[in-house]
Amino acid sequence: MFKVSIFFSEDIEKVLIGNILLENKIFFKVYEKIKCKDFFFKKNQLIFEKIKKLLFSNIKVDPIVLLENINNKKFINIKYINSMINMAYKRRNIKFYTNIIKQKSLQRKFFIFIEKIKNETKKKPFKKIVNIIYKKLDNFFIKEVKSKTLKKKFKEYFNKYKKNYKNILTGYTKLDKLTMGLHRGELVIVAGRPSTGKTAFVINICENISINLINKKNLQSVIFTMEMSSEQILVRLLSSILNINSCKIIKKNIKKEKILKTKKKILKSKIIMDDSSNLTPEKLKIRIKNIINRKKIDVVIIDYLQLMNIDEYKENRTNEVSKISRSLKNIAKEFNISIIAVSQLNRNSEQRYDKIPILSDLRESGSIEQDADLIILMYNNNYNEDETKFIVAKNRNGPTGIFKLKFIKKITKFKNL
Ligand SMILES: Nc1ncnc2c1ncn2[C@@H]1O[C@H](COP(=O)(O)OP(=O)(O)OP(=O)(O)O)[C@@H](O)[C@H]1O
Repeated sequence: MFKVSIFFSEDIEKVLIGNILLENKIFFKVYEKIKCKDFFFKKNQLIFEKIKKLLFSNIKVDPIVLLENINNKKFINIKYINSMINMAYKRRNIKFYTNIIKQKSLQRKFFIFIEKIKNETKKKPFKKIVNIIYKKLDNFFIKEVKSKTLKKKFKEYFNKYKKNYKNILTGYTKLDKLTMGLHRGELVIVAGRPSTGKTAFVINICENISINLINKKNLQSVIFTMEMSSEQILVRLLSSILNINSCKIIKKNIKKEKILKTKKKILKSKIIMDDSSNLTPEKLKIRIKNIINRKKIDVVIIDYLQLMNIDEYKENRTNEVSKISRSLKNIAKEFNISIIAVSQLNRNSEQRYDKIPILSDLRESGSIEQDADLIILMYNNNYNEDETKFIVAKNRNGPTGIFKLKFIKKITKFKNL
């Protein structure tokens, strides 16, 4: 049996390298997953690195070729190399060995990381400690980028088809027709001037996908609401479900039996609300990760982007917003979720004769235009107060266009026309 300690296993490192020496093509299978620094023992790190250099120069590696290319033969001698071959003989559980080496490497890194944090935060106030941990944890979890062969990507794509893996319908038919629904891995921006109903629109989408079974089953959504409290969001949802003016609910002007009518729907709903302020991309990522550890997330809503910030950011606000929108896109890709972020527009559209918003009106926009996959600009129709126009101004994977929805203000609900 192999000897395995918490932080390393000399036997498993040796048996893996031994296998590579017996059959060079194993190296290319494991190289995607482990690098020379993942080995604990210096000798094994040096040997793995040497094998890599030789194989990348198209030189077949066996024990003799390896030894020839080792500079310090006192440190690594033929006896050591042969011991690897002897251990490897007839053992082929490569995936298992690779996983163990990677796991041990991550555990070592994590303990070093904890030690560093202990030293760095000794004399810092608690708030600073929390910020340092958020930042460092984010760096720690950065995934190694893996390149994929077309063959592998095709298999993944085909599996999605088999599982009937669908895009997420919002319930707004004209929008769904233009965009084919929300897509996982994508960032959607919903922008408009104040009080155009941006919050209402994203909450309505959330209600459709997580309460109203628009996609035949309720999908999981998470609302990060920095502008309104969770209670205010709940009131809007109740008002929409019951078709009762939200003011009446706030004033407690309706019978409690009416509220109880929503109980069944609410119990079956799949919405998580988070109304903490001072959200940074790092905090957002950790919060999403915490939820993903428990359940699959389909859509994340952020209300609104300009209320997010980056800790201790001293540069100008445009660069800060750019960094935030870039992070949101990365988070959507990394967790394979759809992110809808509400955004404010600057006053420019109001100075124009027709008041119709355009992409450059995105306030402090920075790189929002580049980072977003879909940008929806909202504005109120001056001639008909009950109608709101939506301009799909950017659609990375489909056509742009305009559609209208009916806005029933007292219940803050948009309806298909
Ligand atoms: N109970 C109600 N009766 C009538 N109108 C209402 C009621 N509740 C909200 N509204 C109106 O609905 C509109 C939509 O508000 P919402 O908060 O969704 O817009 P917003 O674009 O997100 O605003 P902001 O830019 O302030 O975040 C506002 O004009 C508001 O006055």
